[in-house]
Amino acid sequence: MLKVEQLEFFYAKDLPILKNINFQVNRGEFISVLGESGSGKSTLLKLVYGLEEVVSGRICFEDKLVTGPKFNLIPGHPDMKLVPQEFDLLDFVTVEENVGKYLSNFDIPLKKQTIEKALEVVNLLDFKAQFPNKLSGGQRQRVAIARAIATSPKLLLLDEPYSHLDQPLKFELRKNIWNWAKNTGCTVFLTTHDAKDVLGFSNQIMIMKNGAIEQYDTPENLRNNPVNEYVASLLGEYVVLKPKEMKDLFGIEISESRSALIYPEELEIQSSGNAFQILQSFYQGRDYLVEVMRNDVILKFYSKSIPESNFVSLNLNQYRLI
Ligand SMILES: Nc1ncnc2c1ncn2[C@@H]1O[C@H](COP(=O)(O)OP(=O)(O)OP(=O)(O)O)[C@@H](O)[C@H]1O
Repeated sequence: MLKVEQLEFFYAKDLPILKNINFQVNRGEFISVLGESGSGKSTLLKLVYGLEEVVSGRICFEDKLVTGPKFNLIPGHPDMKLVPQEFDLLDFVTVEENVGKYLSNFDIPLKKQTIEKALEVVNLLDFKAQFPNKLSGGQRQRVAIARAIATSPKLLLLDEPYSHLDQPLKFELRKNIWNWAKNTGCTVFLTTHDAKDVLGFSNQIMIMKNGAIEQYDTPENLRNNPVNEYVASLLGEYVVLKPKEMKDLFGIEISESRSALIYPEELEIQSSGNAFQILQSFYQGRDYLVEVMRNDVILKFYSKSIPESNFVSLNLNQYRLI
């Protein structure tokens, strides 16, 4: 449905912003773009929507070239909707009217029903008669998402859609948008900084750094086989051990040119053996994240309770080389 080939982009000639971007999105897929601030996520979304002019390469949507503002009177592709980080709501008409802004008045009952369904997805049905200037930042963000959803776009582009939301709302909205996309078959392309937004709620994850794609894969493949430490660092807790550290701590030999990446769940307490000193424990809800040290190397593992002694022995069940 969406094909991006050899895409290059800059705002100022000597400062490349996107470099050799190649990827493809299938119809109905939910894609999350994760990357550090300034890596080019929002710029990529704007180019896909047609808000910026491609410098070189091409973007095709449903086998047709996406053209930029030079070629279109109304900015943005008609079959897509982009919810940017700054949402331009009309403050002196109601939430309901805002959400219905792009809907036809031909069938008013259908329009009302569409608006209500969209407000239900973002959990704002009770606010339909409110004016946006009386709403919080998070509520305004949800109105903007509902307005985009209501138009049933073929491709929905969301730029950090959960940035203004508290944790419970964020969790609910993530689930609702995921289910809405599954039920309607809408393709979704969203940007975020938060690993929790992506692992359970994406078909594919795109990791970006310095304007390039570091890795593009399913959540499982990405976490099991990150191509480098940067990718792993965006997805949660981990440690990296050098060959000598692997040998000293676990007696495992690995190639001198590689390192071992270990997630906390891959270490478990065993009754005897190597002794790691416990440094700190962090309560996580379901368990504790425990930091331990030996030979100046810090490791992390999960434990149901804080270990009682000052030292523990650990078994390494799994690791991958990076
Ligand atoms: N209109 C603009 N003119 C010039 N440079 C820009 C413009 N918009 C963005 N940039 C630059 O392009 C680079 C990528 O910005 P972009 O907003 O795409 O990154 P991002 O990954 O979405 O960041 P964030 O996560 O902070 O939103 C940054 O270096 C930014 O300073």
